[in-house]
Amino acid sequence: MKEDVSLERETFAAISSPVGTGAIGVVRINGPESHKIVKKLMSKRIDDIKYRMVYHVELISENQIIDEVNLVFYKAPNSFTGDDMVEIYCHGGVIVTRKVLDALIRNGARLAERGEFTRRAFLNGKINLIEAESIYRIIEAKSEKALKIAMQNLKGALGKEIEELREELLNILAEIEVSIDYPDDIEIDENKIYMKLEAVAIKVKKKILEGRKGLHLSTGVVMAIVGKPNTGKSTLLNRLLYEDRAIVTDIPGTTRDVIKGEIDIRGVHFIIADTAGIRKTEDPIEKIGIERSIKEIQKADIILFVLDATTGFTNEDEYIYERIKSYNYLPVWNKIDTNNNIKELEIPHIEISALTGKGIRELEKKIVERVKEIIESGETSHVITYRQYEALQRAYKYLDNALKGLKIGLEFDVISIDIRKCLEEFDKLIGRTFSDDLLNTIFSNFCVGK
Ligand SMILES: Nc1nc2c(c(=O)[nH]1)N(C=O)[C@@H](CNc1ccc(C(=O)N[C@@H](CCC(=O)O)C(=O)O)cc1)CN2
Ligand SMILES: Nc1nc2c(ncn2[C@@H]2O[C@H](COP(=O)(O)OP(=O)(O)OP(=O)(O)O)[C@@H](O)[C@H]2O)c(=O)[nH]1
Ligand SMILES: [K+]
Ligand SMILES: [Mg+2]
Repeated sequence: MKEDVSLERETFAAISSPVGTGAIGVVRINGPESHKIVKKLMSKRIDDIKYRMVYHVELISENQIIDEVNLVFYKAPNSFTGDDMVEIYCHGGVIVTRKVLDALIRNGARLAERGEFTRRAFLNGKINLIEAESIYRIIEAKSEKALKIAMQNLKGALGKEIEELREELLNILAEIEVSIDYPDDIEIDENKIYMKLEAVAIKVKKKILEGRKGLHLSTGVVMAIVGKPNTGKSTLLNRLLYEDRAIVTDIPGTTRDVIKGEIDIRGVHFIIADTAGIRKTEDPIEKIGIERSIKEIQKADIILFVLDATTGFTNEDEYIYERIKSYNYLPVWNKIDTNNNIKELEIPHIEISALTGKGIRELEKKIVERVKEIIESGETSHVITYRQYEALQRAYKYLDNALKGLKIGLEFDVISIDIRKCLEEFDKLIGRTFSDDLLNTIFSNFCVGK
């Protein structure tokens, strides 16, 4: 008998269909023992299994029929994961799928980790890291556009572009190194090197600029609701979400933490953050809340600057205005049902009553117009995760360093250090090099069974 230590088991299984009742459920088992385990449970004995063929059988465990199923055997390396694998299509439903999974576990499999099937596909070289991330984005896609970008990445769009840039850099590096190794024989044209390097830098910069848009499309547009206490920010959040999400009271300083909600407005997906009213305060909790509000301002793609028509534009508003005016903000005068103490700012404002709903449709229209300027301008990027975005930013920083170094006449061996660092970022981006930590972070977002 093999010892029953789950962690040592290489073969893992999971329910791959959503939890809940459904017409058909999918249970997958992956690894060296997967075929043996499933064969043990099959009502028919089939000696020479044909791979990727559908078998219709009953699964039997401890003399009990678990379910009537279809199943498919995959032989390594010809499977999604690249390992031996079996897919079982059983009846949908919480109990049936769990019983099938139970039978697999009792016969030698262990439970899969989150994203472990996709992780195996990556480790077996079936897909690169960008493709793995795109699978997650495909499942999570909240709009047709987001789906389209993720799908292009699954087909290798960003990965190919990065591979090309990598080749260009390797060529430049090779030229430089020959001149370092044979300084007397090789005459190097510094100008030419500069131009080639600059061409790569320009392409990376372009990817970064387009990348923000890709992120908007795939994760949503971040909108922060900001203002002094009691202007009606939380009332507005609840109104925009059609939901009683945040606590509303007439006490200034009610909202302490950032409260988030997601909703589609006219086809654009928004992540809306209601924040603590900003003012000078001695209350330590409120202080932390206000620090968080200021962080949200920096992260936001658009800021709703909520002003109170009953108080007019006060010193407290001026204080906030100074902090947000360099960002993409929209002045929103609230409480116009009671008063009309309104001041014009540099940017046209909008007038609403979060309480009665007056002006909300116009506000939504304005918000979407404003963000469409961002998300519909220029090319669509293939950057779909912050990890990718940040790797590109670091890569650019090294290229920029190298270019600056060339300009001031630094030695080539110094320049080549930056170029190598940039190459490392490219390698990490596509997963040519990776750490367990990185894989854990990426795949922990996945669901079990993916
Ligand atoms: N039933 C089922 N449907 C699914 C998946 C799956 O794993 N199982 N997928 C999971 O994400 C997606 C499709 N992706 C897949 C990717 C590769 C292979 C596969 O078997 N690849 C083999 C054979 C390739 C071929 O002959 O074309 C291979 O790469 O060797 C299957 C599905 C969506 N639909
Ligand atoms: N008349 C009127 N009252 C409003 C309107 N919007 C909000 N209020 C009232 O203003 C008070 C404060 O509303 P909140 O939504 O809690 O304001 P807030 O900006 O989130 O406040 P803090 O979280 O404390 O900063 C509550 O009594 C609301 O009912 C409005 O459009 N008209
Ligand atoms: K309040
Ligand atoms: Mg509030």
